[in-house]
Amino acid sequence: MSLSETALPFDDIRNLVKSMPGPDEEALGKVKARDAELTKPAGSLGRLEEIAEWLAAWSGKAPPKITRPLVAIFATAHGVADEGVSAFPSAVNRQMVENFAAGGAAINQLCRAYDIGLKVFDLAVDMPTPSITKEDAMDEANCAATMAYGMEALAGGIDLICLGEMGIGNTTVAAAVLNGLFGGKAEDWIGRGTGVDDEGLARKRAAVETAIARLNGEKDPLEVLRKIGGREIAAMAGLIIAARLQRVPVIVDGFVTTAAAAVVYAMDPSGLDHCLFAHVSAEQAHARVLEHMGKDALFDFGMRLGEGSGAALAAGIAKAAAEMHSGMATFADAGVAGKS
Ligand SMILES: Cc1cc2ncn([C@H]3O[C@H](COP(=O)(O)O)[C@@H](O)[C@H]3O)c2cc1C
Ligand SMILES: O=C(O)c1cccnc1
Repeated sequence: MSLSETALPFDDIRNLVKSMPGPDEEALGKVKARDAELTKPAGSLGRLEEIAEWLAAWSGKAPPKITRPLVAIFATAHGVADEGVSAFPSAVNRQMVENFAAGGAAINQLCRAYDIGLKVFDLAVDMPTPSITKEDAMDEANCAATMAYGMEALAGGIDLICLGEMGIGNTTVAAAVLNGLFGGKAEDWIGRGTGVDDEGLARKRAAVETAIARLNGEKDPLEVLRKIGGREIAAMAGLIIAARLQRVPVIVDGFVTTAAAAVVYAMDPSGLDHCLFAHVSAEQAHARVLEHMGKDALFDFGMRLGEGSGAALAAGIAKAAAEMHSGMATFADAGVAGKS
């Protein structure tokens, strides 16, 4: 059977989005109640306490527990990369997949530092999608099949999923998707990516403008995704939806992964409530899209790598939040005097 024969049509994906559950109020209530008893002044662990609550609300587990965290990297290739929009050639995609396998990439070290699993999903990394300036990146069957493939990253009892990607040219594709979803001008959404010069930036602007013209006013988020998106963005959007349905909290990385999240947001603005935004990428439009969606990232380290690097750091913080909440003694247990 070919991928397209097994694919969900877009209507099935729309129905999945409509069936996404809300927070587990009971687990959330339990964490709030226990937090109030822990040996610390109320609120003194700030955002760490919010993360413990978020984990409980979206995993249904109180106390929250993270035993199988995973960074999923979706690797693919983009036709538009041949139009001078990246500082690097598409050959890097395959080479980086090999580097991930050999343990030599930045993400390997971060995953090791925090004891997080790493899996790389090869989305036809040697077969670029057509350039979004000329043709639709995917047909509906292919786009839906790729979204379904992204859902596979949860297999095997994963209980925290971090989004990562590898695809030379994908800051241009992400900019096009965001421009298609949220409007504005191409220059609002482009940035220097891997480090293009001013001419490269001008080519990115032109590519996004051409892609948007080709889109011809189409506003449906899944149509925007398939026409001017890419496979890694589709797979991550599918994964975000599946994680909500399977009660697995999601950590979004930087600019490119946020473009995938934005597709889900455009379908349902509450559809990202189970997602934590790790960091503000140095890619200039990232702050804009976070603000547009009302999301407050955990930190700003001036990072602009992708491949799940910021998400892995945030997963380390999430693990710490879970340990803090579940391991701390209560005032009663420890015989510590409460607030007088
Ligand atoms: C060696 C290397 C490792 C990377 N890891 C992530 N990216 C990041 O850079 C690419 C996007 O930037 P642009 O749109 O400018 O091509 C993506 O592959 C992204 O994951 C990398 C890029 C390079 C060169
Ligand atoms: O923030 C990102 O996701 C990013 C930035 C630059 C290059 N690749 C990815």
